[in-house]
Amino acid sequence: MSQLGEIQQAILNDDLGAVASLDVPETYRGVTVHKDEADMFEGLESRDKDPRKSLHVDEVPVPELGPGEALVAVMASAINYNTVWTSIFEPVSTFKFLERYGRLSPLSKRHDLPYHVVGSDLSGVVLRTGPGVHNWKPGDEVVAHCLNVELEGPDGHNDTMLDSEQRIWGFETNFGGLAEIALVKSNQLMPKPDHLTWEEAASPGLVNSTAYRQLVSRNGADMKQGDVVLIWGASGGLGSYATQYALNGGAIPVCVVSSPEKAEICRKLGAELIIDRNAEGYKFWKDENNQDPKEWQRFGKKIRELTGGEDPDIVFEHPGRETFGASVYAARKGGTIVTCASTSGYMHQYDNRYLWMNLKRIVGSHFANYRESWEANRLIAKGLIHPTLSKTYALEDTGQAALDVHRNAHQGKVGVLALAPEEGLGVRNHELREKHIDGINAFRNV
Ligand SMILES: C/C=C/C(=O)SCCNC(=O)CCNC(=O)[C@H](O)C(C)(C)COP(=O)(O)OP(=O)(O)OC[C@H]1O[C@@H](n2cnc3c(N)ncnc32)[C@H](O)[C@@H]1OP(=O)(O)O
Ligand SMILES: NC(=O)C1=CN([C@@H]2O[C@H](COP(=O)(O)OP(=O)(O)OC[C@H]3O[C@@H](n4cnc5c(N)ncnc54)[C@H](OP(=O)(O)O)[C@@H]3O)[C@@H](O)[C@H]2O)C=CC1
Repeated sequence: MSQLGEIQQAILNDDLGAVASLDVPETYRGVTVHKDEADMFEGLESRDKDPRKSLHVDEVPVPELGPGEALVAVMASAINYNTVWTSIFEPVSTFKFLERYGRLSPLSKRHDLPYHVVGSDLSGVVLRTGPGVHNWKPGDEVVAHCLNVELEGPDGHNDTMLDSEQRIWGFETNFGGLAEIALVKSNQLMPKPDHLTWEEAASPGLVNSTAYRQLVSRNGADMKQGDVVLIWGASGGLGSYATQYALNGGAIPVCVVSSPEKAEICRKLGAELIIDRNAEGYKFWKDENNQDPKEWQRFGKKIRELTGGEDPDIVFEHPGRETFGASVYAARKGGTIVTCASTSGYMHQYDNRYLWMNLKRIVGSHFANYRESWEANRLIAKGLIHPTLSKTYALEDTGQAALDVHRNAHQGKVGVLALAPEEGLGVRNHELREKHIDGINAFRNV
């Protein structure tokens, strides 16, 4: 049996104590993009760039373990939109990030390679820890959040997201989670929620932490009971957690989706106010350069119809160019538009009169610090927020999984199995699972 096979068997046999004494292999399989293919889609429209062509599964060397780091045997991972961006080499090739990181220190130089192992989520088992790691040991069952910081300067010491060397693991660093082995900083590790399978546990991480900071944290919109929260893409990756946070926190979500099936998912989560943007046929842009304020108003009227005349205290933004003008218009006087992305285009246009005259605020939010990620993971572990996994692919089919997300053909989160040979493994706390089984399965088979 191969060395990785022995590690896999020990984990599957619950013989976690053996992991420390098993040899770490010299190579592993990881999902990569190749530097010499960064121009492969030149001239194509974004929608025609196919991740199945750019994402490969390669046998690559296990990186050397540095101080404060851990090697993790990855049981499962998940697709995030940042892997879609990497796979279509937009808005910039991620090799630029690896080159820049590589210039920082001899240790970071390891990341600057002609291939990029991608992926920003994992569940798995710690294989080895580097010097200076005391909180984690081989055999620990973990998930990893994706904040990679150096913290050598002062900027990040109030909020680690503000570190001058802040990066997203598996996007701006190498050795990501869509692989059999991953390299993380040990301060990315968190306990695996014990009532979840490997693939369920791997799926919330990035989007759950992001939605938590963006909506709940004082660093984001600081949502409170009774707030009306307009959530774009309410059944998607970020939105499926934002909807849960709004409901959990006593707020009133207004969920925007694009199909009756997605509307049904939001209803299942407990949301009552739902807008099907497709059925309503909103056209916020008249042409390439001009928006249509009448359409913003028609959208705002629909929100008022649903809420009994109230405008959103918070708009949870990420579609970007296509929706941002409408989001700024629809927010209530004094309201907050909190944005973490620009999926449909990053050059936004909005009517600033509605912002300043109505004292609204635009807040930028990006991932989450360790504390926020830990709090978001704790809510998962307690069964207060549930994973939103809809479908799982094998590592070899990651390209197809990323294509599903690129085409918006998915629901909630799409999982990827790494060393877990099948779905359904890794549950420790069956009692807690049974209690929440409907919530855990809410996105399955829809
Ligand atoms: C958790 C999951 C998250 C997501 O999914 S997010 C979605 C995916 N992510 C993205 O799409 C973002 C991808 N990233 C980018 O597109 C780029 O990453 C940025 C546009 C964010 C940054 O661009 P760049 O060129 O990498 O860096 P610069 O900070 O603009 O620095 C370039 C040069 O410009 C100088 N500079 C920066 N700010 C100023 C300023 N205010 N005044 C003067 N100069 C400035 C710098 O120092 C540097 O200079 P020097 O090249 O010499 O080092
Ligand atoms: N800065 C950060 O820390 C993070 C940023 N991101 C970014 O956020 C974005 C969304 O990520 P994620 O939620 O995981 O992606 P998903 O694709 O899972 O979900 C996004 C949802 O947005 C909706 N949507 C897509 N395009 C439009 C549009 N043009 N107008 C209105 N709604 C639209 C869709 O829902 P429907 O069709 O039902 O309306 C879709 O389900 C990505 O760009 C990603 O890179 C993600 C995580 C962290």
